Amino acid sequence: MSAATAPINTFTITAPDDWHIHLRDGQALATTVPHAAANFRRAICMPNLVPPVKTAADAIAYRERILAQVPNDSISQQFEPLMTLYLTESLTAADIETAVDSGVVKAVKLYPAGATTNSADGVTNINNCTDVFAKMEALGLPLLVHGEVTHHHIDIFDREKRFIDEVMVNLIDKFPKLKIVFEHITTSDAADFVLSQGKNVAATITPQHLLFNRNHLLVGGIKPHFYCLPILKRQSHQKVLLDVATSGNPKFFIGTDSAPHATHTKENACGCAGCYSASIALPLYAQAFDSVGKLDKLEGFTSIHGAKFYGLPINSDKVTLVREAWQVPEHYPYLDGKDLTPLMAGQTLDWKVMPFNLAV
Ligand SMILES: NC(=O)N[C@@H](CC(=O)O)C(=O)O
Ligand SMILES: [Zn+2]
Ligand SMILES: [Zn+2]
Repeated sequence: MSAATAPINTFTITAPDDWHIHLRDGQALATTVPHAAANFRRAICMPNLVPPVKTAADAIAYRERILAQVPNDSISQQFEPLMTLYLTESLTAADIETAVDSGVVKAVKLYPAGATTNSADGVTNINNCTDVFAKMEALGLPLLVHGEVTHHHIDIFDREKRFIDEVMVNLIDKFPKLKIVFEHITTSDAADFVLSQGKNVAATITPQHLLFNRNHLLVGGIKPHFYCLPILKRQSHQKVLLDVATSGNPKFFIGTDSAPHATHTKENACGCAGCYSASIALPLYAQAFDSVGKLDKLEGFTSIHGAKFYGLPINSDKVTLVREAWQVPEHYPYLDGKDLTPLMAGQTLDWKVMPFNLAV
C-alpha cells in the first residue's frame, strides 16, 4: 500500500466544543456533566429544564449547578458551560440587555410551543417577539432555533421544511442581520436554505443525522434509542447532511443534541425523543467523516467553525483520536437507581478519544 492511501490511525485536532447539549438538572448533572466536561471544552447548554431557564438570574444559577458537578481532573476543569435563555413571549428587550450584560448568556433558544421535549412554554406567536429579536440583532446575540412547525395536520417528516417556508424566511426578512443557528438540521432543504443565506445564518448537525436515517429507526423493529426530534429522515437527506458537514463550509458545525432520557422512558409505549451521545459523540463524528474520506475536515467542524460563529476564541489545547475498536457501554447510572442508554449501546465504534477512561 502506498503512503498516500494508508489509512489514518491516529490524529490530533484542536479540542472540540459542543454547540448544542442537554445536561438537564439536579441529579442528572452527576452523569451528564462529567461526560460533557471530558469531551468538550465548552458547551452551549440548552434551557429546556422544568421550569425553563428564562432569565439571566436563572442562567447564572443553573451554570453554578453545572460547575458543581465538574470533576477535578485537569481536562474536565477547563469545561466552560455557555448558557442560553428559553424564549417566551413575555421575554423583553430589557431582559436581553440584562442577559448580555451578565456575560454568561451566549444565546436565546426558540422552541415553537409543543415541538419537542419540554417545549410547552415555548413560542406560539413569533410576532410577539419582535422587540426581542430587534435587540438581539443589535447586540449580536444569536437566536438558536428548533426549526419545526407543530400543526397537527403537518406530517412529522415535513415539519422542518414547512418551518423554513413559514417561519425562517419571514424571520430573516425582518431581521436580516440577526445571527441564527438552525439547530440539528435533518433535511437537504435545511442544508440548502442555510447555504443560500449570509454568514449570519449557520447550522448544527448531530452525529445521528450524519450516520443514520429512518431505516435505522424503523426497519426490523422500532428502535427507541434512535428516536429524536427532528426525526431521522430518508437516506437522501442523510447524504446531503454528510456532504455539507464534511465540505469545510464554516456555516456547519458540531451540536450533538445529546439529550438524556432514563432508559425506561424511551423503551416505553410512548417513548421520549432524544439520543444520549455526549460520551461517544466525537468517535461518532470521526466515523461519519471517515466514511467519506474526509477526516481532514473534522477539526473545522468540531473545533473551529462554531467558535468563530459565536465570536469566541479557538481552544488552545488538543485531543487525540485513535483508531481502535471498542464497545459502547450498555448503560450509565442515571438519576436515583435508574439508568441511561447511550446511542449505539453495546455496539462497536472505530475511534477512541484519549484519555479513553475519562471520555466514556
Ligand atoms: N432532540 C430531542 O429529541 N430532544 C431534546 C429536545 C430538542 O432538542 O428538540 C430533549 O430535550 O430531549
Ligand atoms: Zn430541538
Ligand atoms: Zn436539543
